Amino acid sequence: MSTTSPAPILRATDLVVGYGGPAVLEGVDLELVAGGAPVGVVGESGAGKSTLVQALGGQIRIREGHVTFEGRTVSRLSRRDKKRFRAAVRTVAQNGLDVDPRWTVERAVAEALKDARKAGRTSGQTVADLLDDVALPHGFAPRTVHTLSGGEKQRLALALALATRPEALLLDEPLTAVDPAMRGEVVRRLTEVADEIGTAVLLVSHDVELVDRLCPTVHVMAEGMFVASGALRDVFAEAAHPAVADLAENAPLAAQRFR
Ligand SMILES: Nc1ncnc2c1ncn2[C@@H]1O[C@H](COP(=O)(O)OP(=O)(O)OP(=O)(O)O)[C@@H](O)[C@H]1O
Repeated sequence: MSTTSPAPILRATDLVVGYGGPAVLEGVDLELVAGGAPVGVVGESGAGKSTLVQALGGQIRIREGHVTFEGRTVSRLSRRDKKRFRAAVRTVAQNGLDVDPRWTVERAVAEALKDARKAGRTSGQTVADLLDDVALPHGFAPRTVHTLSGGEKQRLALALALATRPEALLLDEPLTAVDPAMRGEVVRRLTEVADEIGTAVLLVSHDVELVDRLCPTVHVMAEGMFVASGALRDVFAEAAHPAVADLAENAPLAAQRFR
């Protein structure tokens, strides 16, 4: 009997992206599978990680190659399907909270749930459920958004992204302002939720420890390319590219574990 691996929900093929000048992504291939384990991307500043996230999320123009969602090319989706894509593939970036700062947390989450229902993605989730998903105590519900700390805002941004119960979650440094202990707790809950609803997760982070803990497969990016891919243990063991050596230097704990 043959076993077929599940079709990727989101796939980048030979992706080339530039901002007018030389390409900053040069032939990147990536697959995210619904219900699969989270995939990590690490690498030095300027390597092209955020550009990759934006390209996968359909937010920037692709020069060559393509991104497909459920097998269909994202740049060619009809306006209606693009709307469906936006509800199904959610991006959370470092400063990605996009709500009226005068709203309460409760209102922000309730509006996100309303938008999700409008997009035909009724999940039966309540405001309290979404706060639980990101380990935000219910006492935050009446707080005005502009009074939240940076880390609390980042957790709220994640909660809002989860309102549609997305097929894919693209996380670009989502918890930089959250302290390490709480970051672990948020990530634990988030992965439980992603697992439960079969959301494919891409995690871009400079926090190699976090990526290692969460992602069985990690891509190391340098100068717009994946220069090493696999379990972090194998990537560090081979250290075939100078970018991996730099990474090990900056994440000595993770690197030591695998020596
Ligand atoms: N809007 C833009 N216009 C022109 N160049 C850009 C733009 N955004 C990014 N770049 C350039 O593209 C390259 C890749 O940037 P990108 O933000 O994707 O890197 P990164 O790996 O996410 O970096 P960091 O870890 O610092 O966030 C960099 O050289 C950057 O200067």
